[in-house]
Amino acid sequence: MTEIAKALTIAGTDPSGGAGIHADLKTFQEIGVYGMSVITSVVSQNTLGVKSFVDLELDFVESQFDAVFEDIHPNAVKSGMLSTPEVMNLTAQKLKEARVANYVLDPVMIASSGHELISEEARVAVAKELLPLATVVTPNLPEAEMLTKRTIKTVSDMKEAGRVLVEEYGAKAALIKGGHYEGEADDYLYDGGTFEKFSAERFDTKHTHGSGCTYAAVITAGLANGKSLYDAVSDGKAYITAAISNPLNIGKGQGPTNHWGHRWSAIQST
Ligand SMILES: Nc1ncnc2c1ncn2[C@@H]1O[C@H](COP(=O)(O)OP(=O)(O)O)[C@@H](O)[C@H]1O
Ligand SMILES: Cc1ncc(COP(=O)(O)O)c(N)n1
Repeated sequence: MTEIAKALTIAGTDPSGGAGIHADLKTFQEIGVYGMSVITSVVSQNTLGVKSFVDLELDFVESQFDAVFEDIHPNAVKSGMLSTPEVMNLTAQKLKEARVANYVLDPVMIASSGHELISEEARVAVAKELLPLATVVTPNLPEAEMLTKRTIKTVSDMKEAGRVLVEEYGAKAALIKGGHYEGEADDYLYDGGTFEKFSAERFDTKHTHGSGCTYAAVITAGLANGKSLYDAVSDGKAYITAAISNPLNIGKGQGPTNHWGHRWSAIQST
């Protein structure tokens, strides 16, 4: 029998296939990790934005956790959209009970399109219940601002946000993403010791729907495969940069990430 690393994503859906659970499972599959999911919210959205969403009943979310954990132990877990404080508390409880070793917390609060996905009360629950469990937390700039209650205007503010998330909120590491910054698309990883910069050219494109989900999913898959956090983030940055630089012609708004971007040069005909 073949052994394979297993990764679980806890997130909301995207019927247009670019973000949330769909992005995560596509990424796990592309990397060769066995993907599983716990769905928290069913979201009506596409590349043009979020229309509405329905949070699944807590008991039903719990039942999904139990269905996974009583049967299969994931090597790494990622969470994305957890829209209620109750779901956050439940997630924290289940991660602790299952003794999950690698947990990537993507604190999804606002979609790239600017639509709010979670409430202020839920924000507090992320900080109290989930950050202390995180191997790495991966906020974009608006999320880092909301979580730390600080304004981020400079690289030094980005680094300070990373430091606060680790030293004051208890995450093991923080990756502050610079997609919403200016200039190069630079992200900063702080692990309590040093800052590492992951740099990429900024492409002039609107095709970034699901980029945060995909990036965190590559990191999760890397950790599931036993990579170091640094190597998993490096792989994630390479994957997402290639995905953004080779956009797919799909959708009328912010197009989805291109999961074949990283091997585009190998598969394109001429
Ligand atoms: N236009 C762009 N060109 C190159 N990289 C980008 C661009 N926009 C975002 N990125 C990168 O994509 C990743 C996701 O970043 P970000 O947009 O900040 O997160 P989110 O999707 O959660 O809002 C980061 O590595 C960021 O640097
Ligand atoms: C269910 C769900 N989860 C997350 C996002 C954020 O997507 P992005 O990666 O573009 O920030 C989204 N639009 N929908």
